[in-house]
Amino acid sequence: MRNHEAMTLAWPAPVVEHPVHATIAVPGSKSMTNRALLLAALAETESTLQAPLRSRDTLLMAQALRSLGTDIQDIAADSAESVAGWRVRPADWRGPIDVDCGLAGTVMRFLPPASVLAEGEVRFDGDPHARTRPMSTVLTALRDLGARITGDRLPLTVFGEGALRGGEVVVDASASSQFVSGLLLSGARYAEGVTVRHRGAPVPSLPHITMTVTMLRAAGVTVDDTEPDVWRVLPGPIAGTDWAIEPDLSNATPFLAAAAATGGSTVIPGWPAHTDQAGDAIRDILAEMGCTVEVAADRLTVSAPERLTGIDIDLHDVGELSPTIAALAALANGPSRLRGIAHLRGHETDRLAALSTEINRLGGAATETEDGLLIEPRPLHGGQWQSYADHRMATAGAVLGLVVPGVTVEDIETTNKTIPDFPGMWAAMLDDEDCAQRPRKDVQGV
Ligand SMILES: O=C(O)C1=C[C@@H](OP(=O)(O)O)[C@@H](O)[C@H](O)C1
Ligand SMILES: C=C(OP(=O)(O)O)C(=O)O
Repeated sequence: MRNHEAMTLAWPAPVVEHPVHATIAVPGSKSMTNRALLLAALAETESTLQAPLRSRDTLLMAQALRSLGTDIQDIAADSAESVAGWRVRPADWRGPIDVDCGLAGTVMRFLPPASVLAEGEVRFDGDPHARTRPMSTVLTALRDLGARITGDRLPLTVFGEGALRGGEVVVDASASSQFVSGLLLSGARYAEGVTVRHRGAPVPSLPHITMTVTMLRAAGVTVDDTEPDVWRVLPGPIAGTDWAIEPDLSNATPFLAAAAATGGSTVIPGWPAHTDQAGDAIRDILAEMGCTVEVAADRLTVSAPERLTGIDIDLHDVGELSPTIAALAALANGPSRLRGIAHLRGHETDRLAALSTEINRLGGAATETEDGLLIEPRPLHGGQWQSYADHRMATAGAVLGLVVPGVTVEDIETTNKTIPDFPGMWAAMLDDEDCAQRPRKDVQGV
């Protein structure tokens, strides 16, 4: 009981009196790590992952693959040049096993299409909210491709037969790009490969499908994505690959927002020159909000403007950035409109409801629209920011808490979904000796 109480105590968000000036190394990309783990497990030969993310979502993926039979070992960093990571040796998969998906979309949408290749039952379940996240698109598609599955959401069971016919399938992936990515990642191992045709409102988060295609090609798989909304994966072997995992650019955004909100500057080392990560879009978004954004020699530097400007933006492709942008919008000097993100209602929580409720709890003026949020700046006050078990809600609360005294963030530990030690990183950011001692300009809107 005492442990539980300690775990759920609200975190007093640190307030700063001076601008944040810090250099932050962010851990590996969740999206790349979970794709690399799965492709490594489905490959013909051994793979390695350099600098993978080790957080709840990726440890759940690794645990599920190990339970199926995959051998995943730690590689220690043995010199200044060698980076710690994982060595993955593929093996035939056997059930029955139970897979805990936690609240990870990449586990619950990527593993059922792979587990049809196991011999035996693979039972999936997850956190209470995971049971409400949309799943039926990918499950119906798998049934159309020859799989036997019970359930339309978690909990569900895949009755693996060691192989799948595959072929062509029509899906409505307007609720999540992960339905498409999940089918493509395993498709090369189906007898006929897979062709996924999307019919419906536009697919969100397209950069994530591009990442899937890029990584499949890097593993020697032939993918045809020349026709819009159609992806064809030819059957064939997946090659063992040495994956270098990039820093998670979406997880860099709260640290960049810390600079933007306090009149400071943040440097992120290791910003890739070319990437499929959706988080790369933060450069243009912060520039549009008035920040100065520079990339030089793989270091991204974001410096704050005198006042942040509001923004009117379609985030359909990069929805996972919305909580960070909404937090900054609440501090800007004019109204903001975030559009194209109705699908956020199926994320870790209904993010449109959660963001509007929590911004308004602090005295803000956020309104939910059919496909996004309207945010008018208002002077904010302290209060308890609820996280809804959503890592990005928690980090958005931390951003606001930097400049709004008296904000506590409920369940800060939920950030562990994709960042191993967010409170520690946040404290280190504020202790960074680059932090100037001059008083912070008042950057709060209005
Ligand atoms: O494939 C992936 O790694 C992801 C795809 C996106 O999901 P949606 O398409 O459901 O938005 C993104 O929001 C999520 O954080 C990660
Ligand atoms: C939507 C997200 O996660 P998931 O991979 O669980 O869908 C996210 O990280 O913003």
